[in-house]
Amino acid sequence: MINDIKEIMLTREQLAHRIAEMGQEISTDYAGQEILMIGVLRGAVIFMADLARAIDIPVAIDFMAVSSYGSATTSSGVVRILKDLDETVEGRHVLIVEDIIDSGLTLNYLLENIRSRKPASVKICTLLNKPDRRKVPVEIAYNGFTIPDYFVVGYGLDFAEKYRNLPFVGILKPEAYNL
Ligand SMILES: O=P(O)(O)OC[C@H]1O[C@H](OP(=O)(O)OP(=O)(O)O)[C@H](O)[C@@H]1O
Ligand code: HPA
Ligand SMILES: [Mg+2]
Repeated sequence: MINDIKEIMLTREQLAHRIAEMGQEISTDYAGQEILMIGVLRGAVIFMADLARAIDIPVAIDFMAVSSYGSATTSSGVVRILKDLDETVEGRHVLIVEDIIDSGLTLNYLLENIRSRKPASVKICTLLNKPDRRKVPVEIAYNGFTIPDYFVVGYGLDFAEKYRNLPFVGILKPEAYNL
C-alpha cells in the first residue's frame, strides 16, 4: 500500500499538530455552547474522530452520506442524500466536517440543505482545501491545509476505496491508478 505513494504531503505529526490547533480554535470560538458536528461520509470519518477529541467543549456527532453527480457530464452540483441525519438541527450550532473541499459542489448543496433546517448557526470545517478546482464559492471557517491540485489519499481520503487508513496524506504514484 505504502509502495503506491509517490510523496508524503502531510505527515502524521503535521496532521496531529494542526488538528490540535483547530480543536483549540473551535473550543475558544464556541466557548459556553454546544456543537453538533456533522461529518460527511465516508472521507471525513478519520479527521472527525481526531478533531472531536481535540475539542474540549460538549459536542454531539452525526453523519450524512451524499452521492455527488458532479461528473464531467453534469457539473450541475446535483447531490442525492443517501443517509440523512438522526439529530435535529433546529436551534443548534452546526459544524459541518469534511476531509477535502474540491469543486465545492458537495458542500454547497449540504450547506443549503442544513440551512433550510434552521440551525442557530452553521460553519464549515475542512482538513484540506483545494481552491484550484473550485466551481462554486464556499466559505470555510476552519481550514486545516490549503493544498495544490494533486490527487491525494490517506487519512480518510481514498482512491477506489483504498488508502483511507494511511496515517498520513500522500500523493499517489501514477501507476497506482491503473489497477
Ligand atoms: O468539493 P467536491 O468536488 O464536492 O469534492 C469533495 C467531496 O468528494 C469526496 O467525497 P466522495 O464523494 O469521493 O465520497 P467519500 O467521502 O466516500 O470518499 C470528499 O470526501 C468530499 O466529500
Ligand atoms: O484529492 C482527492 N483525493 C481523494 N478524494 C478526493 N475527492 C476530491 N478530491 C480528492
Ligand atoms: Mg472519495
